[in-house]
Amino acid sequence: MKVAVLGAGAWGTALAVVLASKGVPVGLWARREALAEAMLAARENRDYLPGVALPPYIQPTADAGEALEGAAFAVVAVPSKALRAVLADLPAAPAYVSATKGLVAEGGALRRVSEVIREVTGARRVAVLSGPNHAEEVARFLPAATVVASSDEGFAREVQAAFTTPWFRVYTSRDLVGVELGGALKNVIALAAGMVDGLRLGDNARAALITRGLREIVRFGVTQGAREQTFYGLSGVGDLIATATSLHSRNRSAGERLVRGLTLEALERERQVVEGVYTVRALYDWSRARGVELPITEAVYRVVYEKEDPIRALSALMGRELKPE
Ligand SMILES: NC(=O)c1ccc[n+]([C@@H]2O[C@H](COP(=O)([O-])OP(=O)(O)OC[C@H]3O[C@@H](n4cnc5c(N)ncnc54)[C@H](O)[C@@H]3O)[C@@H](O)[C@H]2O)c1
Ligand SMILES: O=P(O)(O)OC[C@H](O)CO
Repeated sequence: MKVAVLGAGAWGTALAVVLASKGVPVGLWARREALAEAMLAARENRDYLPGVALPPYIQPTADAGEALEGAAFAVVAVPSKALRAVLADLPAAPAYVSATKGLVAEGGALRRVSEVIREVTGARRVAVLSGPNHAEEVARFLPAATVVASSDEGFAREVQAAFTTPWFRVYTSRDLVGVELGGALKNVIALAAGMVDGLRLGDNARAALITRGLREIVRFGVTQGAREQTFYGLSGVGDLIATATSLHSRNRSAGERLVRGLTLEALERERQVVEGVYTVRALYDWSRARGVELPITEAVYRVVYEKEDPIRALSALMGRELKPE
């Protein structure tokens, strides 16, 4: 069995390493010819995952047709903002696994990544792979667990079997919506946790924020048809903990740097994608249009997009009306 990985950023490359480490041939598609050539020459993705050797079973290429030829399924690991345009340009695969964590805002509607994949490609077999998984650790064979969700149980099991290794434990789930939203929304809470870190507000504050953040994720997720229980698993609270506390997390560290003077414009110019800054805007617009309260999302939005003083935005969270937990 061969697999195509679309997107040669840190996560696409790490997932390719997982598959190739067990002898699965992988076509790793990079948008830029120069990156594909550099990976071929150095057997390393120095731009996005330096220090990790690419096993021989990985075939880097900028030719999507070559990457997809003969693949049983394609793993989508491109940033959510580029998703629609990238997919529209590529040949279709028999099935898709989304590894992208984000939301796509289109004309006032919020779309999940798997919905966009389904719509653009017409594929019927679509799964989401999501969990507490930093590329830097997964690619170095440190133990990790994840979830593959699909409404097609047979496909979820196929993907589970493809990715499972002694150090990468894969669970299945039928709650695709819950698994996908957990991965997207935790980035917003991680931005907020980074702001707490940047302001040196302490461990108590971070723990309170993560916990109330989980509540906010559940509140939104249930309106979208997710099962509440899913958010208490690996793809929910598991990923929230990993992202909101890890030194690897780009979202957490972006929050920290934003309150210390980094501008949004400078952040957006950086090579690595910080999905939370797009997710927070999409969620904020959605919640305002529907009158749904998402207080942490609102605070993060105001700091990132309206340059509100972060102390003021976080104080507003402390000063909300008192109520039972
Ligand atoms: N890095 C991780 O540990 C990790 C883990 C799980 C999920 N994810 C998710 O995977 C997705 C990809 O993240 P990453 O960490 O691999 O990214 P990255 O920041 O390491 O690399 C970004 C990738 O996107 C490509 N890219 C940027 N703009 C593009 C465009 N306009 N069109 C096509 N491609 C474009 C770049 O060439 C590069 O391959 C994100 O949704 C992220 O949330 C990342
Ligand atoms: O580095 P981040 O913040 O994009 O997080 C990476 C993964 O989503 C963690 O599971």
